[in-house]
Amino acid sequence: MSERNPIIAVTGSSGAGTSTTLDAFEHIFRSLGINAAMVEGDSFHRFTRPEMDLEKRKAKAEGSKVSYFGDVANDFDALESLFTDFGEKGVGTMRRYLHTFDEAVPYNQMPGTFTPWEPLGSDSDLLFYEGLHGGVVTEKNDVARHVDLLIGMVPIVNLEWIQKIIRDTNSRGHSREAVTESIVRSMDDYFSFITPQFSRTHINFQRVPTVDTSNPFSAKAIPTQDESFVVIRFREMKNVDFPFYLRMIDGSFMSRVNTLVVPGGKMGFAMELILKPLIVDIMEKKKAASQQMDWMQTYD
Ligand SMILES: Nc1ncnc2c1ncn2[C@@H]1O[C@H](COP(=O)(O)OP(=O)(O)OP(=O)(O)O)[C@@H](O)[C@H]1O
Ligand SMILES: O=C(CO)[C@H](O)[C@H](O)COP(=O)(O)O
Repeated sequence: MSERNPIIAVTGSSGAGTSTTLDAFEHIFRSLGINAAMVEGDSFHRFTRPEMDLEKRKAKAEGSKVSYFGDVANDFDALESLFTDFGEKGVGTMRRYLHTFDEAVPYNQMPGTFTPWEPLGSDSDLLFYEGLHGGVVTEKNDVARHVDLLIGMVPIVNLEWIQKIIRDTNSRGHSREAVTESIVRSMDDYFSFITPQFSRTHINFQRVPTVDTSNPFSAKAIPTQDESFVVIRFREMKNVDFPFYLRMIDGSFMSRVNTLVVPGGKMGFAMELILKPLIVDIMEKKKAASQQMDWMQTYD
């Protein structure tokens, strides 16, 4: 954690909706005049798509499994170094993993490849990470400890799989069978690397559908926002103004002392209402820490 160079991370599984939440964050950053360095978690994959296909075949031949959720296919050292460097000096490098032709063509590259590493803008107010591993902790790495505000984006698992299957088949050119195989192959790493993060988050947003999702592998469409509720759970946070949220968000209710439930269509509004004051607070601490540093340099 660093008051001078704060890090906000939205963490969630593949298809959970972390990229979709960008809209809410971008809106908050714009309204507060914040210049955020945006980092995509998939850029910390170790392998291009053809390399990963090879790794999958190698693992299968050895009787093991490799998935995008684990430490074999992702460089947690590089991710932690980025968070350390940004926290200490406000610097770092980023790249992108290009999933689709639409993303790849402007770079004159193929889908499933990386753009070159490039420096983050030098005048970034904060680092914003969205991806698989913003709260990961392993024997070797502790990424979570660098994050000032850690948000979990966690649809219930059937919905998560529907979102992944529909998105990967419609936009990323994968077959339904390939996506199903990848969900099954990733299961061990899902338990080891993905779910433990949601006990480290400050707030989890869990979308729960109100339509039948009992066979996610045959679903034809993603349940809409209006066909869902969002369970918002606050962990070890003081001064959460639940009465204010209940007044402001039509149709919301409390299901536990630390848990607010809002209609799915209100998710963006709820995110903005809850997260904006937390981000304002982060920026105020940043300003105070920078002033203190300036003062110390002046009188040193
Ligand atoms: N609240 C929502 N309501 C309806 N659809 C949603 C919602 N959130 C996400 N989706 C849909 O689910 C799919 C997956 O979302 P998204 O691409 O944001 O996931 P992701 O977490 O970024 O996945 P990955 O890490 O694999 O890139 C997309 O098709 C998106 O439109
Ligand atoms: O979104 C993902 C993880 O967050 C994808 O599963 C991963 O990036 C690999 O993508 P692809 O199979 O399209 O090469």
